[in-house]
Amino acid sequence: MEITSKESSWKKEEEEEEEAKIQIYKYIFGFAEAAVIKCAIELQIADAIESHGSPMTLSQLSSALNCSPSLLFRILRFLVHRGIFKQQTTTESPIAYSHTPLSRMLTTMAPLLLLENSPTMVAPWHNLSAKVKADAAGHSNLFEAAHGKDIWSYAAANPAFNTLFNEGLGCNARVVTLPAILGSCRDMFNGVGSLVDVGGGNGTTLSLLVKACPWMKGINFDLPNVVNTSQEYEGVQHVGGSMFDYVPKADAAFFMWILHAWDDEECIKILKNCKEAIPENTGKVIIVDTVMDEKEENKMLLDIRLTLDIMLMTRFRKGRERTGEEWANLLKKAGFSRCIITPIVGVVPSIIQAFSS
Ligand SMILES: C[S@@+](CC[C@H](N)C(=O)[O-])C[C@H]1O[C@@H](n2cnc3c(N)ncnc32)[C@H](O)[C@@H]1O
Ligand SMILES: COc1ccc(-c2cc(=O)c3c(O)c(O)c(O)cc3o2)cc1
Repeated sequence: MEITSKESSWKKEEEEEEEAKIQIYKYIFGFAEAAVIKCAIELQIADAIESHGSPMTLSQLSSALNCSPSLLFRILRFLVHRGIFKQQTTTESPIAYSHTPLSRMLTTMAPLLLLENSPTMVAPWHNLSAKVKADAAGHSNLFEAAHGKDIWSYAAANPAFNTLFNEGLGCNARVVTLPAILGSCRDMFNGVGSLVDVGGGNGTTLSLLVKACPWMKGINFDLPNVVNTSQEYEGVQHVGGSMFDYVPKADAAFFMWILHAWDDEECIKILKNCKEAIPENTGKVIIVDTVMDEKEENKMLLDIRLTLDIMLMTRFRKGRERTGEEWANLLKKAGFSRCIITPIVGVVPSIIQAFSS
């Protein structure tokens, strides 16, 4: 029997509807994946396998972690299905659990995962629609609506959150962003005798930069509550203050994950302070941030950039991810005469260098 093109398109629609009846549950239970991963971090499953040094049976794991074998089995079954741990057969047991590259990341990236999945950070996500509606009348701040203060004042008033935040961002810098920057763009630090990291958090980034580029002295500039609780690093001087008031003087200024949290007017104020801090002819500004490009071929990277853009909506009044053209316009308005945008292969941010001459 001949199938007409109309019949085949109905068949396709039917198949898509059947598929949608399954797919919808991915969204209904979307929170579950992060919750089970958080549970694995809190139980320290990955650390136990790491210190054991070889695959572990369920009974070894449940005694090491002091938890229920039957419940742990169900948690591990879920995580093995998602490819986070591996299940294999050993001479000792038909089932033993071992690491995958992702389960190793559970240990190194635990601080950021615990930060982003903390009740404090999750609460504003539940009010996104209110933000989208309210924005017609003016920019609301969902974090402030949930907690009574903007995120920086909240961190200043809550030392435990301040530590969680700075350790979360610090591990992201150490594990993912800094190795990528140093791997592909280390040359941009040649000839830079001093670098001010504006909004540098607890100084993790600068400590790694000055170690990799020992000719450079680092000034880690952040809010007083952040630098006052940060550890000391050789070659790094902590300075407390606000980038809206001034930026400490240096040969070059570095901004990582800062400007996307602010609107153009606020960025221009910060960048003008920065221009005053660096030498007129030789100074440069290095920005590590997202450049939004919907034509990005790596679907996972595009997915993270789009998610960060929504994250900014939940946390800041007018933060947003900018396209290359928007970055170039912003820098021009702030008085910079040229900029170079360099994508870094395989990671979320790009490097944007701005020059006055
Ligand atoms: C998203 S974190 C980025 C931290 C770091 N650059 C990194 O990438 O790991 C933003 C930082 O900006 C800092 N910050 C916020 N307002 C500031 C201000 N007015 N002056 C200086 N730093 C500020 C925060 O304390 C926080 O450490
Ligand atoms: C995959 O690479 C990345 C993951 C997360 C981030 C990131 C950027 C931020 O600016 C940011 C932030 O401002 C924030 O308040 C937060 O809690 C997390 C955060 O993560 C960048 C790249």
